[in-house]
Amino acid sequence: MRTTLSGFWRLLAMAWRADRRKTIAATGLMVAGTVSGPLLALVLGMMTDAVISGQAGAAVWYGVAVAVLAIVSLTFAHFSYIFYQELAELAELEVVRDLILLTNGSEGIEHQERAEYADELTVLHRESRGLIGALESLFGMLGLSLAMIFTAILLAGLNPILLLLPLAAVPPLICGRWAESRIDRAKTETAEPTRIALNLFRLSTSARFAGELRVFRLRDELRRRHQREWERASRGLVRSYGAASAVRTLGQVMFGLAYVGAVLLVVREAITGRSTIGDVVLVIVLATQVNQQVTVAVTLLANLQRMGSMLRRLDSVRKLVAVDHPVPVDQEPPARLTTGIELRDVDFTYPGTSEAVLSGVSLSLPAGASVAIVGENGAGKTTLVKLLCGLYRPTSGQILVDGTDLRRIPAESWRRYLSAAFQDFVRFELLAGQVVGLGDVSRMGDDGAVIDALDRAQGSDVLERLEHGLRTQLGKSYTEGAELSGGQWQKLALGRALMREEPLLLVLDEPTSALDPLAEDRLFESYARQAAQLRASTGAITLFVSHRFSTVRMADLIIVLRDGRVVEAGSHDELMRRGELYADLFSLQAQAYR
Ligand SMILES: Nc1ncnc2c1ncn2[C@@H]1O[C@H](COP(=O)(O)OP(=O)(O)OP(=O)(O)O)[C@@H](O)[C@H]1O
Repeated sequence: MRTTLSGFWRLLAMAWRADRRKTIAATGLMVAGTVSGPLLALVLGMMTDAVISGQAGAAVWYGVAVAVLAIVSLTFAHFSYIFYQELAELAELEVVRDLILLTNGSEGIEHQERAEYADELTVLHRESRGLIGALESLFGMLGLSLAMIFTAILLAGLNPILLLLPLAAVPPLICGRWAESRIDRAKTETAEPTRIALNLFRLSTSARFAGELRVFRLRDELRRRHQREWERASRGLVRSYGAASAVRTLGQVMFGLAYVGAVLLVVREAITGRSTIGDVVLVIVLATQVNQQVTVAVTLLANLQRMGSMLRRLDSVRKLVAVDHPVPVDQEPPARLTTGIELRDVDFTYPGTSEAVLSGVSLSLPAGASVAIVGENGAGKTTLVKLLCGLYRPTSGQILVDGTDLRRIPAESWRRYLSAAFQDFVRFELLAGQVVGLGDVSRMGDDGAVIDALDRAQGSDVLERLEHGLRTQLGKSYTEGAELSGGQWQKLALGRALMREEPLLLVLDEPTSALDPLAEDRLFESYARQAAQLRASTGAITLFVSHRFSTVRMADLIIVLRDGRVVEAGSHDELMRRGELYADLFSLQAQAYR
């Protein structure tokens, strides 16, 4: 009941926040529409008595009133729809906005690693589509409550025993609530197969994966897996729907028995002369309405309960996203780096896993240095980068920025001083200029800044091939959208990373994986120039992850990771002199190019 009540109030508050006037109008129309029902029964009874006693004039007026009330009862609820439909759109926007803010506005991205978070989001997204039904239930419930009170008064006036009739509504209500809880539980239990099935569907229908799927002839395999997951989800849901229907029917049968009893009672009173024929008509119509009211109330309450659960899920997502702060967050990043960034005995384990990905990492990244991280696949390079960007926090140990613990710097502030191009960069389907300009939203419309960043990323040639230059729409979602090659998308992503002119940390995680060797060569010359400029202006550190040793050798400091540990660190010459892992890997790659 608490969930339903809190859902009721929170929905009302949402509607009120969205538009007060429309909330009042929707409530007024709905109340008038529903209360006209029992009023109609009353007037119908009076009309019957007037007809029987031969009062023709009064009977006509009652007849007119019956007609008006019938119209009000049939139409006002529909007029109300016009208002709450718009309110529902606004309320859904609020929920989706909350979800986007919660997911992307959080400090780290740990929560996005958790299956329970993904499950909650799957259900939430699906349920938020039901807001229109929920608002209908909200206003319907307001009207229905008044109608029920009015009906109860009329019944009590006829015979107090008839007050038991609304009481007979209790079993269907309890059964309805139980049924809804059962369905809600099944939705949570089947969220994982539903999510997997949806992912498989996206995978099977996305143009991006079409080539690989055909080459490996995966259509049937994916279809089978999709079917298996879908059936797993459906089985759970169908079982719950079956149980829910059986219990709801039981509740309705109990009410049906009470209804028959009530009608028999008044008919007997009419036979003994204690009631009029009008009273019998009144009870028959009212009892039918009580039955309807109860059925509708069960559905409306179920909707409200479902929305209450949805809003509660939103709260639990909020809790999953919340990060506790073991130290006060009270420092701002320096405007320029003087000593640099230091990692002290950093360990890291991904949420939901038990094996440490980084262990005892201690490093000093001097201000102004260009730093390369190398290591085999899975050595922990990207993880280290993510820690430095504040996307995750070390499980233990510290990251110090000019001596200040990174945990004491608000994530938002730190990110203002970062720039990055990631291995799995995003292909934003926007205008080409915006795809680059997003790197510094405040200068997104500044064509000069965008062209300059792209130029420094050695990506000007991408623009030359686009029909409308910076104004070309990219992406297959648009009919006229231009599609780019992997390397061209990557050049735009690199341009985006270079939009910020004075970052303290510029991260390039395999920035050239999709580029041809010539483009890569030119790019690194350009980086060397920029790193020198940044060194002079902000003492910024340029950090790049690469598997190409011809590029790596240019760095001031090379860090070699193996199984999450730093095994070597130094300049190219130093590491070559040591003749250990770096020297071996370098020689191996150099031989391959000979
Ligand atoms: N989100 C994640 N959740 C759990 N484990 C992860 C996650 N991301 C990476 N890992 C694990 O952490 C280890 C290090 O991954 P990481 O991506 O840091 O390696 P890498 O050195 O960048 O590899 P590559 O050269 O292949 O890009 C891997 O064993 C990987 O399985």
